[in-house]
Amino acid sequence: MSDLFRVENLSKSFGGLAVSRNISLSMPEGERLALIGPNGAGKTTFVNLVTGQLRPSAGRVLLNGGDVTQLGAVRRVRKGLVRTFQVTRLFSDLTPEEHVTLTVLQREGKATRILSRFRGNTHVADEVHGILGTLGLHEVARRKVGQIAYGQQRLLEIAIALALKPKVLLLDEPAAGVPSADTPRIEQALERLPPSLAVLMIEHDMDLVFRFARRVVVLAAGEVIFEGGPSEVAADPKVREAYLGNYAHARSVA
Ligand SMILES: Nc1ncnc2c1ncn2[C@@H]1O[C@H](COP(=O)(O)OP(=O)(O)OP(=O)(O)O)[C@@H](O)[C@H]1O
Repeated sequence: MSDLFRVENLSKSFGGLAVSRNISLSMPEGERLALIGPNGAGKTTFVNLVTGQLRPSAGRVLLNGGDVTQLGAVRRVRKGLVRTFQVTRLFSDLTPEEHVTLTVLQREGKATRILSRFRGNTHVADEVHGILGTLGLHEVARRKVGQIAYGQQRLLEIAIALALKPKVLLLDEPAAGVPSADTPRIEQALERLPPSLAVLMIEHDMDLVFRFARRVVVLAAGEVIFEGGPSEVAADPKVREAYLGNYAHARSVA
């Protein structure tokens, strides 16, 4: 059986600077993969290449065995390759319910009609409430985004991504900027993501990474330097040297 998602020898250079070097990885349905590495390792560039925000210098991106490397970002989303961003992109005057409803309507080609006309549409409303429930946003569904906690705004970004019906979801630092007291909420919401969804998460919070991921890929200077299970990665000397040294030390003295 072919992988749901596959990247083959992906490379990207900006002028003389090679930012992604020959990266290959694959994800089956239901994968929980974390992509980690030091600042500037090329993690966000990798997501940009995969989702079509950037064109690679070489290599291929395959979804369900089909080559999507030449497709733009919007067409990749329609095929099920969806991402969130490191920094939230929300409308502070709209509610979570309105954000997710608009996304569902846009996906169905109905976004040009007025939002309120669809409030009574049970099929849209059921889907919206199901998504908001998955992310633990039910209680704030009708509050303006500007008035909800930042952690909830980050979860709303994931809710919007889910409304696009992804097969592969790329999360760019879902816990970035979230107070540590609120990270358990992010973790619990990630645990409730649909089991068949393949999720690739970039994250610097190693506790979250090690609890979420079944597989970890480590990037350094644009290259994959290690791939394995969380405990193997944490024990690898190359990875400790390139990235995890401080984390491993902190854990051993804690
Ligand atoms: N458009 C661009 N033009 C030139 N260099 C770029 C461009 N985008 C990224 N880079 C460089 O590519 C390298 C990788 O950046 P990238 O943002 O992908 O790293 P990252 O691993 O996501 O870092 P962080 O963890 O800090 O978010 C950096 O050296 C960055 O300066």
